[in-house]
Amino acid sequence: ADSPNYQWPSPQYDTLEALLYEGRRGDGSNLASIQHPCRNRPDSNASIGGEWLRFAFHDMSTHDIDDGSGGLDGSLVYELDRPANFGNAFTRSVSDFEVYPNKYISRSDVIAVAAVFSVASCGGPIIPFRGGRIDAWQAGRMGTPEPQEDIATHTNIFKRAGFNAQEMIKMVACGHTMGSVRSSDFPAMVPPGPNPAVDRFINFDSTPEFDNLVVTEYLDGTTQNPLVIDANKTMVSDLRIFSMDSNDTMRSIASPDAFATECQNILERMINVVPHGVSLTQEITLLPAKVHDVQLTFERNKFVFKSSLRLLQPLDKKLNKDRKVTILWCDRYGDAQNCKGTTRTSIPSTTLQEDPDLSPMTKRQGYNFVNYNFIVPVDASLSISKFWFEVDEKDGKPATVYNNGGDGYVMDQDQLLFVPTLSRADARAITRRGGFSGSNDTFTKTYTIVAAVRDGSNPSRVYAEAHDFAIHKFPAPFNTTIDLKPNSSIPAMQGYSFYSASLDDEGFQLTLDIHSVGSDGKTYTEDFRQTAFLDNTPYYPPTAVTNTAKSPSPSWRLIDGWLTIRRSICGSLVAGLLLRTLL
Ligand code: HEM
Repeated sequence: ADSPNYQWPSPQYDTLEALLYEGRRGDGSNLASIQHPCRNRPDSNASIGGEWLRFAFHDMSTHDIDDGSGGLDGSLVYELDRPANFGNAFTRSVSDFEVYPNKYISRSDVIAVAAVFSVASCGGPIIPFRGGRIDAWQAGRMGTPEPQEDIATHTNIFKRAGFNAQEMIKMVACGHTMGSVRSSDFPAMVPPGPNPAVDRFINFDSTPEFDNLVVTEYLDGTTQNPLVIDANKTMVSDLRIFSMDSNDTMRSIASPDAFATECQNILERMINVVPHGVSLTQEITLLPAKVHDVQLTFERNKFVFKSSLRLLQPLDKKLNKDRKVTILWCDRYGDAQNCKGTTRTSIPSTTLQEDPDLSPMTKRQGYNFVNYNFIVPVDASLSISKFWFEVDEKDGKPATVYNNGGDGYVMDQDQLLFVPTLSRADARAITRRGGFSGSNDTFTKTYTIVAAVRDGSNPSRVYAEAHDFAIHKFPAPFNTTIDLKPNSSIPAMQGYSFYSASLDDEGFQLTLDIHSVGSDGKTYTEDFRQTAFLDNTPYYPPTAVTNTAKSPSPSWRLIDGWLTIRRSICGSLVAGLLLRTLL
């Protein structure tokens, strides 16, 4: 029932998988939904997918296959003053992307994901995605193609980046099936309307979708693509490129299937062009069952264990409301440690069927998600060593067990715990940075972070590494290390005492790796803890626990599982809006 080639915990995989298939980062802010379903900008009417796909190409296009420099490395954000990268489309895309990078997802991974979303959302092929790109923090070399350049220059630019002439033809055709040439950037090709503040667009082909019409309309002579038919023959770069081999390549990709297959290949290669020395992850595929948001912590003075199980729901089937999902776990200490004699079980605190349009990647595969969210009370003196899940469809067949390939989901430590609900973020000062469109103001926030340390571990040091890669205009990543000190204003409870520290950050996505160095010399770590909600974390009381000698008792009733869905949707919407307003 678990996934092959994947073992929990794999934080980089998990984080990339969530962005790709849920479209969002940890706090629910959704990147995909800016563009999906194949949207235009509500104000300017520009194709967002067109802008994002072009962004990825321009970032990639300066790669030099010989010296290994450039490629998809996010350097484009520092190159927006260049003529090839000029215009509103690029600045808008940077604003779209800016809050998403973090310790496990680079800015260049976000750019690649955005290109993949655009193509999938507009009906094109599913481009296989790998993560692990490494960001540049300064501008790179010059050399992005512009339409007035001749065919030899274009051929050389693509050759330098590692693509031959045929591949250039395919890549340009696969790009120029979406979006348009716009009057604000090329007024001679696209005459502005009466109000120059309102952009006019001429699409490359007659549909906004990702389809083969860019090829067929070119071949049958009906194309309105300005880069083919413009009266100024200097500007017709698509005509020069498409016709350079007597249209052989264009004819070879004219059918819908050939176009989809060839574009899938060439665009996958395009997003995987990275500086030498960068190695990408394995392909990030959709996990059929995913355990996420696992946290042992204190909430309202109660010691609780939180976790979520995400299952796939085929879009053409109704969710089975008789399904019973159970969490099971073992004590870490005491007579019943490691489930000797007693296994503890409980039921979801909330169940949430997600919006099928969270990400085009999941929708195109025919699924959406159902999340079973668990909050169970734990006796701190017994704690928890491992957990797993059973899913009983109540259809007479045996329940499916999700146990991480047999080992269970093992809690590696309980000596140091992050306590979001006792932590807080206070907006402090406004930073003015000028630059991209939209607001140029960001708030510096003061974070007070609280961790719980288990009695007896007597750490010689408790400290946090704080990271933020999502900073307006990307001046530099924020990385700092700060010591947490015992905080006696928070009374010790249930065998834990509290440590805290404060720090300032002006970015959009502070995450914490908190460590304690125990008296045994071991370092205990809470990795990649999010700070989006902290003391605004929506509160749900823990559910009741059943103790059982063997398998869970069949006699429970699903308490208010379905009623709470609505509450939890409202909760996350409110929280999402709140965050947007705060940012
Ligand atoms: C010699 C190579 C290329 C040249 C000279 C070129 C030129 C252009 C020009 C002049 C525009 C109009 C931009 C505007 O009006 O603001 C454009 C748009 C676009 N290009 Fe290219 N392009 C090339 C290759 C590519 C490639 C390889 C891709 C992607 C695979 C691509 C994707 C796009 C997209 C999606 C748009 C639409 C942007 C939007 O709607 O905002 N281009 N290109």
